Amino acid sequence: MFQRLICNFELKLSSKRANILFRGPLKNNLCHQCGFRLYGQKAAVLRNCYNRTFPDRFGIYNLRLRYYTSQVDVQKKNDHIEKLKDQATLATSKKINAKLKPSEIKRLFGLAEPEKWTLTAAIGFLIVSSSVTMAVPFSLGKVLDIIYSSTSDLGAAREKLDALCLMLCGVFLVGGLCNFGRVYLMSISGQRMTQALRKQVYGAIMRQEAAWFGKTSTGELVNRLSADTQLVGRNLSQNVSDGLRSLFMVGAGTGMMFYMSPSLALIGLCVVPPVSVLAVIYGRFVRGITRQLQDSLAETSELAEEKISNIKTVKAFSKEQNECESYGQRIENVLKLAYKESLAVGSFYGLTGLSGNTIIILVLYYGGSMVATEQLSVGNLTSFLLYAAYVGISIGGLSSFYTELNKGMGAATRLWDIIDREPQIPVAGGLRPTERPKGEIILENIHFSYSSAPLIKGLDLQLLPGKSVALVGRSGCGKSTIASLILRLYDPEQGRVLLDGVDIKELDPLWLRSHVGYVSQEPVLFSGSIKDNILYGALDEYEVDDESLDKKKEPAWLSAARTAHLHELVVASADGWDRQVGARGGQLSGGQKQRVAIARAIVKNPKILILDEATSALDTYSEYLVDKALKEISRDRTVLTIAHRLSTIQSADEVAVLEKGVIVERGTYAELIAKKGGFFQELITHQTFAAKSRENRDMQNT
Ligand SMILES: Nc1ncnc2c1ncn2[C@@H]1O[C@H](COP(=O)(O)OP(=O)(O)OP(=O)(O)O)[C@@H](O)[C@H]1O
Repeated sequence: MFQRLICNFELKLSSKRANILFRGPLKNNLCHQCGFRLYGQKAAVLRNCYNRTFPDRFGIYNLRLRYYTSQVDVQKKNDHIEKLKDQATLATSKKINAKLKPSEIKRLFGLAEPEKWTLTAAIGFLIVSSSVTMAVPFSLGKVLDIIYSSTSDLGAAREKLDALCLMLCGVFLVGGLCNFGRVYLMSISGQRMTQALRKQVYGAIMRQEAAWFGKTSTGELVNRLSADTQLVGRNLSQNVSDGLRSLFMVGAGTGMMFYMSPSLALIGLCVVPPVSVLAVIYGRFVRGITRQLQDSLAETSELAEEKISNIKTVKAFSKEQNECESYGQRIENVLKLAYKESLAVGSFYGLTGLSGNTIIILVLYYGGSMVATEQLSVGNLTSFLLYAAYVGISIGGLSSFYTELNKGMGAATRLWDIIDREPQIPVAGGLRPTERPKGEIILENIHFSYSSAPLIKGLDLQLLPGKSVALVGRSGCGKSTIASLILRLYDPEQGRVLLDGVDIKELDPLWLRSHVGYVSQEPVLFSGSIKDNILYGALDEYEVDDESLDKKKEPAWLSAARTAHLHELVVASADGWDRQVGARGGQLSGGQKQRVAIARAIVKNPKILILDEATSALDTYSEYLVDKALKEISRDRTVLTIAHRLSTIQSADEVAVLEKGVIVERGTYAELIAKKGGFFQELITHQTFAAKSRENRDMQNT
């Protein structure tokens, strides 16, 4: 069984064509993209380049090689790619496992800057509440000492006890209130930081150019937006609060231990250094595993999001069970990582708990001997024990703070990846001519590709103001891509797109797009009403138009809706223009969606109109009406119509045929149809043949 394999190589040329066979070895036979090394394929490579001409005698050329090979080779290549992926993951986790960088920590805490006053107040409350907690062991020791030392004078002891307990009640009440203040303030500032971060990340996502979305999964982005932001927000509030509390308690507890008995303190704290080392190792591990877990979760979310939003297709193919299984498999991966994390967390907490108890045992043992030799009072030993316990617990708290900090850093670096990314096509900025454009579009020697295979190869096309050009060609030849280039959703690799003689790269994309109306092949509506969806295409001033002071004047959105024949859609609905279209316009038919999309495109009165299969989902009558309307609104505009059904473009001023990345024919419909053996005629012949076969089939069926 042979399969086609594609690899990219560098060819080191030491002479022209004829000598390749002898003097032109591959510089290396590693594929640029996947790094797979091919053995014994030299002949295939050479055959592949034999008919190519190379501009230079000597040089290194990139060569894309397609050849048929055995299943084994394909499997080898796939295995190799998998291995590379694993290596990449390893490299990433290694990177993650590296030490926390001070600059990163600084940046993480910089996010808390807007909340500094709330956090300062919360820290104030924290100091008071923690001091109150730390007063407990001392007070308890005092109570015990009063009891033990005053056996002869019970009345005086009682008095002292009453006074002490009364004072403690007051202190604890203050402590409780401060604790409330600390938790409340930390919690609200955490929520606010999460929201601010979400806004920032969402803004950064929206800023990116269209090509980036092709490479990034939606599930991952949604995950970053929801889970990662929450993790970071919680880290900067709750975790910092708990960490500071632990730190305070460790500091104060240790101080009190030394105050009461320095020698006993040294014995008790000997477990601290090994626990700290363990905490650091554990923290790094957790940071890596958290990132892997989040990535894995993102993949799962991506799958679920895609399938749930296309549930009708899943059901139509009865794939519910398969989808459940494939989701189950992904979840299994998440579970495996979660097991690893749980094992690490369990071991760590077990060990820190054990070390806490070790402190207690050590203190009990040596402290007990000191009490026996009257070096320490019972009250002081009790206080000491409690301080030791507090310190033990707080060290656990500190390590958990460190763990959470690592998780937060993992999440934050994922967010910074997005926030710091500079889009290749800016959202705004550039020339904003004050005049409305005339609408002349020139595509000049355009080269473009989505992947390594070139799609547009030196295309030239001119669209004149007030004229309509119909772009036709085989499916997948790049017609919609031309529309995207005019809208500057992508930049050409070579060549220029000019609007009225100015390269659109110099124009403000906001200004450019405000003058281009676009109806895409698959119109996408957003949840909301019909009116909301039409107004989505309006410039701000048209929205104001809705509340027009001149009541006699029809708002722009309403006339756009009228032009797109949307009235019948609202007549039957009690909600009128406020009729909801559902998520992604799911409550409308394909044709209805298309008409809303047409209204949305024309509401801003654009100078250039791009209609990509704009009437493909309409029935013949609606198509007739909408076509008529489109013809009306096309007057005085530059129109680019992309159509499959060639009968629908007869009225275009000019037809351009796209084939293999260039315009191969241009002329009026009549001219091109008369051109014997031309590309357009071939397209027409194919379409007529297909239509006839359909007709015959229909007749046979009836
Ligand atoms: N975002 C993308 N990423 C990668 N490849 C893409 C992308 N969009 C389109 N392509 C590929 O580029 C080629 C041209 O696509 P395009 O949509 O421009 O063709 P088209 O001529 O409009 O096709 P059709 O007439 O079927 O709508 C196709 O092979 C398509 O698979």
